[in-house]
Amino acid sequence: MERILITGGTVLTMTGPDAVYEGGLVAIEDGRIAYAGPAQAAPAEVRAPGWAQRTIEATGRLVLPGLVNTHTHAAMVLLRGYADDMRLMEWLETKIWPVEANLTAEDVYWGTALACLESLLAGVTTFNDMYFFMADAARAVADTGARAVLSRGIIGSGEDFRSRLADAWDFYRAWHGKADGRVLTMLAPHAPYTVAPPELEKVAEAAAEMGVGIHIHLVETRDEVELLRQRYGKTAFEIIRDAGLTRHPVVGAHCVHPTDADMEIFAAAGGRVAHCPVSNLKLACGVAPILAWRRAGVPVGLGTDGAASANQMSLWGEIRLAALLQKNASGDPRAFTAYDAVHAATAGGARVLGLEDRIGTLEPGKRADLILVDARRPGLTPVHDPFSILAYSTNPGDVETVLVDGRVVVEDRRLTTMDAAEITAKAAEHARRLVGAA
Ligand SMILES: N[C@@H](CCSC[C@H]1O[C@@H](n2cnc3c(=O)[nH]cnc32)[C@H](O)[C@@H]1O)C(=O)O
Ligand SMILES: [Zn+2]
Repeated sequence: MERILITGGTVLTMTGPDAVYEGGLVAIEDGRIAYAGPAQAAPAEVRAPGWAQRTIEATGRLVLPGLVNTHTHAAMVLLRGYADDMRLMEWLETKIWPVEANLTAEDVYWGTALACLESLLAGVTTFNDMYFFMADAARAVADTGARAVLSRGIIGSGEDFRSRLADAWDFYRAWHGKADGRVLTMLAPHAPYTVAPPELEKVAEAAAEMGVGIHIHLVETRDEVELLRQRYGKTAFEIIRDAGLTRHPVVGAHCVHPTDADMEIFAAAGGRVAHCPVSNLKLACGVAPILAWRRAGVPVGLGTDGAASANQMSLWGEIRLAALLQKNASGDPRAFTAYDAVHAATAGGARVLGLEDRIGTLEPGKRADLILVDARRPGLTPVHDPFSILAYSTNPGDVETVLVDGRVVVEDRRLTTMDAAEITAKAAEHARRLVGAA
C-alpha cells in the first residue's frame, strides 16, 4: 500500500490544545498513521529520501483528523428542503413517513452516495447512520470511500418489528467489518416512543449476540418526555435501562431533555451523546445541556441529523453553533471553547462511536482519516489560532484534501472515487420520482 507524506502544514493531532505543530509532518503507511507531529522529531526512516511514493505539500493548510458525524439519516438528503418549518411529530407523520413508504433500494443507494459526496467534500470522513435499505447504503459508502457506522432503523411492533430486526441481522452478517473495515454496524431502535419496552428488550438481546452498540433517538422534544411519562410513568433513560439496552454502548441522539437522575443513569451505563444543535434549533426542541453531560462524564460528539431536518451533511455549522449555544446558555464565553468544539467533532465523535482506537486523533497506529483545510483563503486569514479558524471561520468549501484509510478520496476539492456529477444527477432524479410518487 502507498506511503504518503504530508509536509509543511500546521498539524493538529487533537490530542490536546497544545498539540499544534507548524511545519509539521504526517507519515502514512498501509492506511495507518505512522507518524504525526513536529518534522524534526519524526523517525529518520520516514524522513529518508524515497520513503514515500507520494508527498502532499500542505504549506498554509491545517491538517487535522477527519470530522465525525455522530447522528444522521444519510439518504434523507433526497428530502432536503421537502418539508421544513414544522413540529417533529407532524413532520414525521404527515410528510416524511408517507414519502419514505415509497423509498426503493436504488433511492437509498444514490441518496447515500450524495450524502457521502457532500460529507467528504466538507471533510466529514465518518458518519453514524440510521436508515433502511442499509445494504444499499453500505454499497454507497464502499464505492465513495467514506467510513460509516450503519444501522437498520427498527420501528413498530409485531410482524413489522420482527421483519425489521431480521433485516438488521441480515445486514449485520453481510456488512459488519466490510469495505476494508470502513463499514461497521449497530442496532438502531428508532426511539422509546416508537418501539415499546418488550421490543426494546429483544433488541438488547440481539445486541448481546452481535456484540454491537445501540443507536437511538432520546429525549429530543418535551412532547416526547410527556408522552413517555403518561404511557409508562418513566423517562426515556429509565425505559432503556430497564429494557437492558444500557448494558451495551448506547449512542443517544439529541438528549435535550434529561433529568439529573437520567444523566446519572446514562453516565453509569457508559452512554454517549450525539449533539445535533442545528436540528434541535430548527425544530425548536431546546438546547441540549452539553456542559452538564460532559460534567457527568458522558462523551459528547456532534451530529447533523438527516438533511431533511438540518439540511446539510457538513459539520462546520454544528461546530460553530455548539460553541455559541453553550456560551450563551451558560452565560460564560469560556464554558465551551473553540478547541472544545473541534474536539467534539473529531476525537469526541470517535469516542461516541466507540472508534477511539481507530480514528479521531492523528496518532501512530490509527487509520489515516484526515483533512487539509486551506487556511490561505480570505475568510480564514490570518491564522492567529488554528482552533479559532476551524471553530468560527471554516466552511465546507475550505476543505481541500481528504484521506480516508490512507486513500486520497478528495483532491483539490474533487471526489476521486466516483463521478460527482453522476451522483448529483442520479440523486436529483431519484428525489423527483420519490416525491412525485407520494
Ligand atoms: N421508517 C423505517 C425505519 C426507521 S429509519 C429512521 C427513521 O428516523 C426518522 N427521522 C429522521 N429525523 C428524525 C428526527 O429528528 N427524530 C426522529 N426521527 C427522525 C426517519 O424519517 C426514518 O424514518 C421503516 O419503514 O422501516
Ligand atoms: Zn435523527
